[in-house]
Amino acid sequence: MLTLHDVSVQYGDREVVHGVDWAVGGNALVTALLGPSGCGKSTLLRAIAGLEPVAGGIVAFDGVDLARTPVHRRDFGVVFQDGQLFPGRTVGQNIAYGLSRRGIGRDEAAARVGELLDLVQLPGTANRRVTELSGGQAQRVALARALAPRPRLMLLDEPLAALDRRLRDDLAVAISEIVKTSGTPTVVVTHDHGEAALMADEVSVMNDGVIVDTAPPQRLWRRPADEWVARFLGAAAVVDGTVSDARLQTPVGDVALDGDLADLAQGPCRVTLRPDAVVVAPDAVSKAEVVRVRPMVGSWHVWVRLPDGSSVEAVAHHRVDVGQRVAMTPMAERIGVIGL
Ligand SMILES: Nc1ncnc2c1ncn2[C@@H]1O[C@H](COP(=O)(O)OP(=O)(O)OP(=O)(O)O)[C@@H](O)[C@H]1O
Repeated sequence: MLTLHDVSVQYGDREVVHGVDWAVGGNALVTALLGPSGCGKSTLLRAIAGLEPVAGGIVAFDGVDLARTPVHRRDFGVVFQDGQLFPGRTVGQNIAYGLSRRGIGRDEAAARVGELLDLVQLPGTANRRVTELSGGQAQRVALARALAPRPRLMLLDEPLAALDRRLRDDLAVAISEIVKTSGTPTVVVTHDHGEAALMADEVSVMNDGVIVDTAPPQRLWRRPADEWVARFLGAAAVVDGTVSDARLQTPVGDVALDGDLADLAQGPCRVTLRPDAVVVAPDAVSKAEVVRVRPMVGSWHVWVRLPDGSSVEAVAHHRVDVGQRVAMTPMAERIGVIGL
């Protein structure tokens, strides 16, 4: 297990990672490090890999401080955004690279290359030139190369960032399954919360050099630590609510408490609403009014002014117009709560 204690990283005089405490590889096999651009995710990952010196604190693996362990002795597999394959070598030579450096013989290396090409679903491609691969195939080969020496930890830095959207979702799931099949604890850095939810068993959210929340994806969305986390994860509105008698009362309606909200204590709280957590339909006697509409594919994204003057975003499954009165139905499983 990887543990960080009070880790800080500086560039010159500027500290960009501030005293991070973190544990990876305990309950979860795949952990996402999620945060906005520039918050320090890559810097922290590079410090874990040994590519960046720590200014303070301890990075340890299975209780052993890695301060004196150079990059190549850490036994960590690293994959970057653009894979960084060796262009003059074949797929097989790229994957075998770390094996010959560890003194593994030709036959054993060839067998391991074959195993890994099966794992990343590129069987029979060992003799292809890496320059002939698509972006998605190249990232699978980079993953295979990093996994080949059986690292004790995988560090993936935005491995999908250079790929187009549809390929990203497919490969996100594939990468997560590949590292799980290999049984290797993995940290994946991403700024995309959808990608984090697709890939990870546990998500740590980073903001401004600090880890501010850690939870399994479903719980993270439903019980964010604070309003910043909620908004970063897609909440369009954060409104006042009250828990009483196993129900949550909100300005957009009441819901029964279940799943990750089942253990909420009674009392006032803040309720986080993603646009898809509220569905609206025309209702002439309602006091909520549509103030803006944007068409989506098969639905409408709607901004609604509530009687108290505040506004929420919602989804309409049938066309509504600006000025129309609408009734709101909260989708219980998409609502989050801060506090309590
Ligand atoms: N080599 C460097 N020298 C000086 N400053 C750096 C260096 N690398 C990163 N920084 C700065 O450190 C901060 C954190 O950068 P980092 O790349 O770790 O963030 P990030 O969360 O991974 O963002 P992104 O997703 O955009 O890569 C940023 O302000 C960045 O400009």
